[in-house]
Amino acid sequence: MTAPHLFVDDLSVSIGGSELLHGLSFELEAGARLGLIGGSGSGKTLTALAIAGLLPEHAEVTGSVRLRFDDGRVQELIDLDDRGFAALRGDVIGMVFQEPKAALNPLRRLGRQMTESLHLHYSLTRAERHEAALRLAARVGLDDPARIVRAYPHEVSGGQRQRAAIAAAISAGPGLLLADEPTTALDVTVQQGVLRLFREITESDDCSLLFITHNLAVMAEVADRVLVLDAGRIVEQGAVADILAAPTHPVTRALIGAAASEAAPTSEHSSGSAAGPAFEGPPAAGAER
Ligand SMILES: Nc1ncnc2c1ncn2[C@@H]1O[C@H](COP(=O)(O)OP(=O)(O)OP(=O)(O)O)[C@@H](O)[C@H]1O
Repeated sequence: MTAPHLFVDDLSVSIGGSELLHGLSFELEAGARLGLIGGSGSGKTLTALAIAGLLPEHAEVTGSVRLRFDDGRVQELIDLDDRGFAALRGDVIGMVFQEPKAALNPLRRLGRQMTESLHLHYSLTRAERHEAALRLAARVGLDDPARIVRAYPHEVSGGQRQRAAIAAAISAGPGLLLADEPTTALDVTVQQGVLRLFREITESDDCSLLFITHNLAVMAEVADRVLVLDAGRIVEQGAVADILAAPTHPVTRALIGAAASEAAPTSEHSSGSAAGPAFEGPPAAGAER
């Protein structure tokens, strides 16, 4: 699958009678990396869930979410039913969440889980599936693929679990990857490696990325463009470098101010932000367990 162009037009979502997303419009060009940033409760996750067709059943959605493929075909996602979305998930849209433990089944070996959607779409033999699991494990930078594919989630580290979850998301070669705070639960050195992996995947696999984070330093490393959300509205959008250099909206300024003060420890004993210095470029990569 090559990367589709995503168009979101006037997307609104209401749950239980309250409108939570208010007419969002934005585009994610084929192969681009868009960061979605905002404070807690600003609507980041709901936006991704709306695109992936994973909102609660009683949610009311209006507006349009379209994918345009490189052959010119356009698919509207808002009218799709569960079966329609199931067909898209895996080979068109892949998803990675904050907590790999929640995404992975504790009772299944990682190799099997990494190849689930590949198998669903291409019906592999047992041997093909094993080969694919080894290839995917190596692809996402997991050392000792032969051990990892046989391991259960609790037998590997948090960073390895997230890499396995990423392998599962990309196994069938989706053109659009949605990642919701995928590094938030990881410690800082592991976080760097996983962010690098996201960049590599989008560069080498012809894949667009929508990356949700509340952390500006993380966003600056992974995204080219950014949308700033506040209370279910887009308050600012543009190239990451421009927004960081000259934020125009008070919410963006507040996010930047908060990141800067988190990144500046007030005493030598302060541990500082989990993300490291906010805008001083990628911190040095550390060894990952
Ligand atoms: N299933 C739901 N039912 C009712 N309200 C919901 C539901 N899911 C989310 N909300 C509300 O919608 C708003 C946006 O939530 P969302 O999870 O998208 O925020 P977020 O920006 O991802 O926040 P966080 O960074 O804390 O994860 C919040 O006010 C939240 O309480």
